[in-house]
Amino acid sequence: TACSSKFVLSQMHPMWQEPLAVPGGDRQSPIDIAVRKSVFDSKLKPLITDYDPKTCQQIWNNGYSFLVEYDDTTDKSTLKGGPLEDKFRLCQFHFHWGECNSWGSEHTVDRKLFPAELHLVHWNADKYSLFEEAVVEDNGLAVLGVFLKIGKRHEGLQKLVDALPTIRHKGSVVEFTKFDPACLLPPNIDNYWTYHGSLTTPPLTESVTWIVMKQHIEVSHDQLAVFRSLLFTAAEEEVQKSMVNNFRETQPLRGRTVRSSFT
Ligand SMILES: COc1ccc(C[C@H]2SC(=S)NC2=O)c(OC)c1
Ligand SMILES: [Zn+2]
Repeated sequence: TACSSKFVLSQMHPMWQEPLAVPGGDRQSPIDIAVRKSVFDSKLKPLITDYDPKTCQQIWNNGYSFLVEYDDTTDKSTLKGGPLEDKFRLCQFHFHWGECNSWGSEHTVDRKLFPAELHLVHWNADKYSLFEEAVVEDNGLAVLGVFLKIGKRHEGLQKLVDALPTIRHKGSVVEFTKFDPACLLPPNIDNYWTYHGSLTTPPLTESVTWIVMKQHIEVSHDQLAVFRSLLFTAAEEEVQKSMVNNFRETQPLRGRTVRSSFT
């Protein structure tokens, strides 16, 4: 099948028709992280995550991915440090994945594709009072990216995997509580790359400080297969379409520098 050979990228069919150019789009995401061109910055601090599982509220299928949403009306689940000057509140996390294990991530590392990528989305609560306000500002969002590889079963992920069959169709929502997103982070979160970019789906707003982990996490083949059992389509639609390949292609760097927190 197309999945057997790693180089059949021409078979890929991105999930939505790309706008040819984004107005003034010179900091679009995702990008390829060329490791040897990244610049070590000794002023980058350790990342500080402080997540409260009690703020976990629901899991739902929005027709692009599935999102786990958190109560971001208080400072209970926050991210600070690293390249960030302010305190950011966790609002949701979601994933991007392929139709097979040969591709699926949004960012690439020296052109290496991973089977999936986790995005933990935070907004700048020191400067703005709502996500909707922050999403249009240069320093409004901070997204933690974590690559997934196929390997041993991820015990913490299983609670989420077990909920997916209940949100198969676009628009379905179920209650989802007491999930600690910290369990999805790799052991060492102090090794990361960071750069200024954008949302990776429309409206593609250039408001994201990206923090991409060097260390990946492992999930089992069967766990990722359940992601692919989700559908892009709503229950009432005639033709059901599998939710796969929900990633954007890498975008031009346009002179940006990717900094690394490690040598
Ligand atoms: C209007 O606000 C939006 C729109 C879309 C997304 C999801 C995109 S952006 C990303 S990172 N990965 C994705 O799939 C948002 O996420 C913060 C926020
Ligand atoms: Zn994303």
